[in-house]
Order: sequence, then C-alpha cells, then structure tokens
Amino acid sequence: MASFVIEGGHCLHGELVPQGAKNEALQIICATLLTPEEVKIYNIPDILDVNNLIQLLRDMGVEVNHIGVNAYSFKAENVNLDYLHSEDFMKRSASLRGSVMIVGPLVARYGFAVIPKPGGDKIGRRRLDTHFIGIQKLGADFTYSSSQHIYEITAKELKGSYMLLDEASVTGTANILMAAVLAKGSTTIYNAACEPYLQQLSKMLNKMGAKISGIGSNLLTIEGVDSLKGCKHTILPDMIEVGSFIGMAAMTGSDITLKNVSYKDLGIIPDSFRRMGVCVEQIGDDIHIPRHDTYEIETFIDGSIMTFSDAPWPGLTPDLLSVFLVVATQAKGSVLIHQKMFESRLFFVDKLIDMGAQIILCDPHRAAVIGQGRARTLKSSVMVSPDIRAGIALLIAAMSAEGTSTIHNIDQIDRGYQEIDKRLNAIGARITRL
Ligand SMILES: CC(=O)N[C@H]1[C@@H](OP(=O)(O)OP(=O)(O)OC[C@H]2O[C@@H](n3ccc(=O)[nH]c3=O)[C@H](O)[C@@H]2O)O[C@H](CO)[C@@H](O)[C@@H]1O
Ligand SMILES: C=C(OP(=O)(O)O)C(=O)O
Repeated sequence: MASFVIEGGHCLHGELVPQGAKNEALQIICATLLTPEEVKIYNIPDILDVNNLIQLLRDMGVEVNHIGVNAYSFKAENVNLDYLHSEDFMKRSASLRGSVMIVGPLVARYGFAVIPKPGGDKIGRRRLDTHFIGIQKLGADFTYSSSQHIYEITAKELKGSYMLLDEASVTGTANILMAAVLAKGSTTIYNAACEPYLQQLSKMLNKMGAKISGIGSNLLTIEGVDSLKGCKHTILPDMIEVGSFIGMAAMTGSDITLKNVSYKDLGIIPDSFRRMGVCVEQIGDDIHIPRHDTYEIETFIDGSIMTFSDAPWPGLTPDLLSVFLVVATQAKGSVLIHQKMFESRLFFVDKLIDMGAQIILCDPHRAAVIGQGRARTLKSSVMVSPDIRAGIALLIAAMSAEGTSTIHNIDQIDRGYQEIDKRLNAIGARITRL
C-alpha cells in the first residue's frame, strides 16, 4: 500500500494543466466497443481506473495502440465474448466502476453482456437499477445472481422505447444511451443525466453516425441506426481536478494558473468557489487563483448560514463536496455541507477533526464546518485515504498543515489524479511517494 509523506506549509506558485476527465474517459473508452472500426481518443488521463479499463478491453480482444502522449486507438473488430465468462474478467471488471458501461455497447452489438457488481469508491449504496431497468425497456432480458453478484443481460433485438429514469444516473444514462443508438426505432430518455461527460459521449456517438438530439438537456431522443463507424474524439479537461486545484490554491495560500480549463464546461463550479470567498479569475480559457491571506464564506442574502449541496448537473457535482468541506475549515465563516447523493462520503471528516478542524458531523449526509479563518492552522497527522475525493481533500489539508503528515492507501488518489505528487512538487509542494 503506497503512501505520501507531505511536508505542510509550502505555497505553490506556477501553472498546472488539468488532465483529461476521468469520468468522461471511462464512458468514451467503453463506447469504442460499438464499432468494428478504429476510434482514436486524445487527452486520456494516465490514471489507475482508466488504465485498468484499457487493459480490460485489450483482454476482451480489442486492438489497442498507444498513438501518442495520452492518446490511444481502439479497434473492437474481434471481441472475445468467451472472455466474459472467465474469472479474470470478473476480477478485473469488479475493480472499477466505469467497467459497468461495457454493458450497453455489448448488448447493442452482440445481444449479450455480463458484469459483476462494479467497484469504485465505497461511499454508500451504489445501485444499478436505473441501468438495467432502462436496458430492459429496450427489450433485453436481465437476471441477477445474488449469490455471485453477477448481472447478465441478453437480447435478440433491441427496440426503441420511451423511458423516464427513476434517477438521473450518470453511468446509467451512458449505458442506456449506448444501447439505444443501435436499437430499432426511436428511444426517448427523460430525466437523463446531462453532465459534460454525457454531452461529450453524445457528440462522439453522433460523430460515429448515431442520431442523438437534446444533448445537454435531460430529454434525449435517439433514432436508432444499423451500425456505427470510427471517429476521433478529444476528452475535456477534468472539471473535478480543476475544482480540486482551485480549492488547494485557496487553502495553501498559493498563486496558481490553471491552463485551458474549458471554462464553459465548468458549470456552477467557479461561482460556488466564489461564494466560498475564493477569488477565481477567468483569463480567456485559463483560471488564475491569486494568493489568499484569508477568504470569507458568504452567507445567504438573509444572513443565514450558507449550504453547499450536490445535485445532478447542472447542479454542483458531489465529487467536489469533500474539497469544499476541507477548504471551509480555513475560511472565515461557517457552512453546511450537505452530501445528498452518497451516505458514506463524509466520514473522513474525523481525520480533519483530528487535525484541529472545527466540524460537526450532524448525520451521514451533513457536516457543519466552522471556519477558523487561519487563526488556527491544521496540525499534521497520519491518515488513510478512504476514497478518491476524500483522498485529495486530505492531501490539501496536509499541504496546508503545520508539520509532516502521512497519507496511506494513496491508490485511492492515483485512481483519479495523474502523477499528482510530481505535478504539485514541480510548483512548490513537498510530497514524497513511499
Ligand atoms: C465513473 C463515474 O462516472 N462515476 C461518477 C458517477 O457515478 P454513478 O454513475 O455510479 O452515479 P449515479 O449518477 O448513478 O448516482 C450517484 C448516487 O447518487 C444517487 N442519485 C443520483 C441521481 C439522482 O438524481 N439522485 C440521487 O440520489 C444515486 O442513488 C447514487 O447513490 O456519477 C456520480 C454522481 O455524479 C459521481 O459521484 C461519480 O464520480
Ligand atoms: C466516485 C468517483 O468515482 P467512481 O464512480 O469511479 O467511484 C469519483 O470520481 O469521485
């Protein structure tokens, strides 16, 4: 189990280029299974989850070539469906969440898919009902083995249908969309998730010959086509990484510029940091965070305590609430962090409390943070990273703390952040990987 040793109290100064978006890459890579032709993908982040998915596709028989820095070509001409019955497949696909999105493409193209309960962060119940109810509505049969935790889907033919999703699931919408593009006739998905990840996936599928309209809204209409062709696609900068770096800069009193962030795709993220009192300057497509001696959380207009809560896009992504929480510990003012989607994502606050942060965990979904306005800096600590976003929040805390901290289980950071130690050390951080 690798660890980071972090010498706190060093400011960062310089530029960071955000990596390609993890959650978009996972969808886009799965979509390459929809065509026997070559698909070239650029700006793929070099992170554990994505590399594991690429390896999974290779093991399924997809021809994968590294064609440049962060660029790969995929050719799913001969997919070995027998591999789906192997123990190796079960083990590999269970190691990450994104693997669940091979189901839609496989059912659409081969009429068969099997998938074990997927991995990913252990941050609460992460049900897959939306995925399978949607694919069933397209005419597939579905069974779940509760003893082996395996989902199996078969379909003679997929037929377009109207569906109102029970929740705007990100990976669920991607899966249903990828099945619907090759179904016969017209499909309407209402209450579809519409994160930039899905907008990008839809645009890529249209480049491949699909007919999707309503992109960016929660009402997608898909006219099924017989086959899809190859294409080229470039992954957007990772908005969660951009947000993580904004929070890190504010909390460590750093002056940094984030290059080419695709500002128009960041939604409510920059304004949410502004409400936290962080100065976020947009310069063209870059973001500059000047050095902050202090930052003060706004109240609501009537003077009541601010709440940051998550919501499906275009609401605030749940993947940044851990960062907002840690940044609030050193702000002036108080805030309620309300993580509505996941019930086990806030437990890491105990580690921040050990470091001296003033936080009350009201219940598993809500934490009240009383900012210290830098009057009391955090103390160093030894911690274990429970999930990706708690991991980056703990790293931010350790970088701003007095003394040297250790974070164990940093696979849970590497899963989502490319060479984070090297990139931060290059602009002034002191992080050692053990
Ligand atoms: C690989 C990947 O892309 N992972 C992302 C994806 O996970 P994933 O697609 O697994 O997450 P879902 O969108 O399905 O749902 C996340 C959680 O929120 C709940 N929920 C969802 C929608 C809703 O309207 N109401 C509601 O309560 C679900 O029950 C679930 O517990 O989307 C999540 C929500 O943005 C992100 O945290 C994950 O980083
Ligand atoms: C929860 C996340 O990822 P996953 O869905 O892969 O666990 C995340 O990226 O914050």
